[in-house]
Amino acid sequence: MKAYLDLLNDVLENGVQKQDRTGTGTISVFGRQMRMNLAEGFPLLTTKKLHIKSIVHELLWFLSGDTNIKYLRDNGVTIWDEWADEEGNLGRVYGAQWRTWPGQNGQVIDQISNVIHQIKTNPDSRRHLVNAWNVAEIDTMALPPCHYAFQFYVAEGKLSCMFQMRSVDTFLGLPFNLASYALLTHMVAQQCDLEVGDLIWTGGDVHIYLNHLEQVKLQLTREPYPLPQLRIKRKPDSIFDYQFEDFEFVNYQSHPGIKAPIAV
Ligand SMILES: Nc1nc(=O)c2c([nH]1)NC[C@@H]1CN(c3ccc(C(=O)N[C@@H](CCC(=O)O)C(=O)O)cc3)CN21
Ligand SMILES: O=c1ccn([C@H]2C[C@H](O)[C@@H](COP(=O)(O)O)O2)c(=O)[nH]1
Repeated sequence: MKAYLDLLNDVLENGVQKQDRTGTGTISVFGRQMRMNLAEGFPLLTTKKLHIKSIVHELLWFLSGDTNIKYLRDNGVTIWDEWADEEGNLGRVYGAQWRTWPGQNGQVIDQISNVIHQIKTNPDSRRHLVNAWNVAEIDTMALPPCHYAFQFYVAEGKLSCMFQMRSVDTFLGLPFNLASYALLTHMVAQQCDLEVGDLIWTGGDVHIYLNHLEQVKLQLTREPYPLPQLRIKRKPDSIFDYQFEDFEFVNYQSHPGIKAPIAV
């Protein structure tokens, strides 16, 4: 995860002060990319302890198409609480766009099933895309998608994934997002009988909130540990049949967690 620590340094060095929607204030750079080889280890941050449970349950929740936080709450995950209404609803956020994008004449498009079918039947396609930026539905969402699109690529029996973020909370959000897309890539690769290739992240407004600066500096004093490995204990029948218990993160050794306030 040297790339992530380099990115933190980049924002510290080159970031300009910028006000933001939440009123917190940030330092920010525009347009960055990172690349990691998933075969070399699972990109779970080691310079602070990450709450793996939140990451895994959030991804399973996206894949199920759910947009109510009840499932997360029932599993002890609170990361979406601040954005939900009294009934726990977030509007037509990620899960809804991934699984039930509204098409023509009442048609409903399941982008996840489609992309897996395409990877299996036409791996060389350059159209393995899933998009969450549904312009017509942005106003219904508690928060417009931050990771708004991802693309798969198959070559030499390996599956790579590139995901796009328009806005990046580099200290709190990004470590979750990297682990989440790495996990998704492993799952899709398993379903399609492929090995894992690269994970590529692209960021637009890449920022550090002003109330995360001390935490970032503390983190940069720490020496990373070797990356853990992901073990998936069985091959479920489909991408929608994975359970929390199917995943084991082997040898995750990390420095202690670092608390930071989330900008709402
Ligand atoms: N400002 C902001 N940053 C984000 O990263 C973010 C949002 N808003 N809104 C929507 C989701 C929610 N996400 C979140 C929300 C909270 C944490 C957080 O508090 N993380 C802590 C505790 C982890 C836990 O309880 O599982 C951490 O130390 O990582 C992380 C990502 C990612 N997204
Ligand atoms: O998965 C996520 C979701 C959200 N974020 C961050 C990026 C920004 O700091 C906020 C969203 O605020 P906007 O004003 O809508 O840009 O949440 C993230 O990093 N990862």
